Order: sequence, then C-alpha cells, then structure tokens
Amino acid sequence: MIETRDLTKTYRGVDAVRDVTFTAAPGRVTGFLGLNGSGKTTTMRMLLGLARPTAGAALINGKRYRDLDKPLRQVGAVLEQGLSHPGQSGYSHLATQALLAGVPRRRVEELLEYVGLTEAGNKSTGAYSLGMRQRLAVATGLLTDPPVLILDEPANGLDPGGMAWLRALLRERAAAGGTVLISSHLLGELEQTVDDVVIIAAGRVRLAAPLASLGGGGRLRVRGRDPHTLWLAYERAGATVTTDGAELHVSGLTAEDAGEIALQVGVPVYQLVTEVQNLQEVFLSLAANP
Ligand SMILES: Nc1ncnc2c1ncn2[C@@H]1O[C@H](COP(=O)(O)OP(=O)(O)OP(=O)(O)O)[C@@H](O)[C@H]1O
Repeated sequence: MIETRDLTKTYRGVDAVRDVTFTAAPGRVTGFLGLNGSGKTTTMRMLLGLARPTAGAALINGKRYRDLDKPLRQVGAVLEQGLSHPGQSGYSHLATQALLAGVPRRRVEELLEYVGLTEAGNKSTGAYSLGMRQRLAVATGLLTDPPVLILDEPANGLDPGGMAWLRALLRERAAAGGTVLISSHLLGELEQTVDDVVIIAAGRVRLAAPLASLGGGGRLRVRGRDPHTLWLAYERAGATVTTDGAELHVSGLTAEDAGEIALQVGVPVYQLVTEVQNLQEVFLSLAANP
C-alpha cells in the first residue's frame, strides 16, 4: 500500500508538489500521470526517502521509507537516473545489488531470464540500448520480490514488444497482490495497464480515480424544440450544461435520465447522442490546465 497525505515539497520557496494526497492499493496498478515537470519524480523520490517532504506524509505500508524494517525487501524502485556503471555487465550490476540486498546469487540468473537479458547478461551495460537498460532497471527493482513497486517512466525507450512485456509483468505483480505505482506523461502508454489513475498538474492532484470512471458517463448532445426549458430542467437535475448554439452539451446525466426529464417538462427531443469521451482528451484537459 502506498499513501501520500497533503504531501508538499518546496524548493527555494517554489512548490514542486503541493498537498498531494492519493492511495495506491494492493492488487492494483496505479498510473501516476502528468506532463513534464508536474511533480511525479519529486513525489516518488519522497516516497523512496530520497527527498524530504516540506510538509505532509509519504508512506509505504503505513510507514515512512526510513522507518521501514528492511526497506529493500518491502519496496522495489525503477528510477529515471542511470543505474549502473557503463563498464559493468548487467550480470555483475545485478550481483552487486543482490549482495547489498542480501539476496542469493541464483536470483540474478533467474531475473536476467525473467526480463529477457540472459544473452546480454555478460555484455557491459554501456553497450545496452535504452530498452535493455530499462529491463535491467526493472530486474534490479524486482531483486527482493518486493510487495510494493514504484516505477518512474519505465516505458521510456521500450519498443512495442518491450511495452507488452512490461504490461504483462505489472499485471502479474498486481494479480499476485502487489502494489504497483507507475508514472508516465502519456496516458495512451498506460491505458491498457492501469486500474487507477492519479493525474497531477503543476504539483497538484487533479484527479484520483479508477480508470474506468475517466471516460465513463460520457457527454450527451441533445437537440430539442425548446432548448432553454431543457437547459433549466437538466441543471435542476444536477447536470452541467453548455451549448454551441445548435445543441446542448450535457454532462452528469445518463441518456435515459435526459430523455425522461425532457418528457416531464414536455419538450420533444429531436436528437439525443451519447458521446464517448476520448481518454487522452480527458487526461489532457486535466493535465494541461492546472
Ligand atoms: N532539486 C530540485 N531543485 C529545484 N527544483 C526542483 C528540484 N527537483 C524538482 N524541481 C522542480 O519541481 C518541479 C517538478 O519536477 P519533477 O521532476 O518532479 O516533475 P516530473 O513530473 O517528474 O517531470 P518529468 O516528467 O520531466 O521528469 C519542476 O518544476 C522542477 O523544476
């Protein structure tokens, strides 16, 4: 379980993140989405004890990272920065990390195979492609088989095959009861992977909800004989209504409700269309307008 509560980080009086509150639950993959500079890395660094919060709390399994018993066993991380010496082989990088984490060496071979680097294991990481480096970073994060996994932009540099591999791996972790928090600046990248989304813009959380609720509901386009009466009736029912002059755009009502309400106020409806919202548009409207 990952939790942040009113988490704030200020650098020289400027907010990097402000009052960030969200939960990433076990058994689910949570996507942490925001444009460049929105505060994703800063939040993840605070969760991992690499930056100290100015205010608020960043908790893993109910505790601050530095208060965790054997933190390397509880949380695995894939961060953006380079992770190994370029002259070192993938195998020796993992073997060193395994030693530090108290993990038996046989786990190294197992993991190299799991991330598809068995053949490249003895090559120096300086010769790895970006995608191979990401695979090695994922292997490092999984060394202790931790119940909580935090990944900062792990999809950068992965080709479609690599992306499918990562998607399957994260789903597998969640299915086994793990907590997975993964950041990205592209919703499309995560759309097929995540259960929940947290959208952050200019350091503030704009939305924390199940992915399914994001495009759900949709917007209705309604054309009727007396738009003014319809408008008032829909607003009375709690909907948000706008118009482009030709038809009403109604959010917050089902098509069934919109039809029934029109009947109640005696306005014939000529057209009632449910618009399925594009998830990417919803994301951009939240992420780009802090
Ligand atoms: N050490 C620091 N000193 C000063 N400002 C910082 C520092 N770290 C981050 N910031 C600022 O905090 C804001 C959030 O940055 P952060 O790296 O968390 O965003 P991000 O969402 O991870 O972006 P990206 O996708 O580009 O990595 C930015 O305005 C950044 O310039």
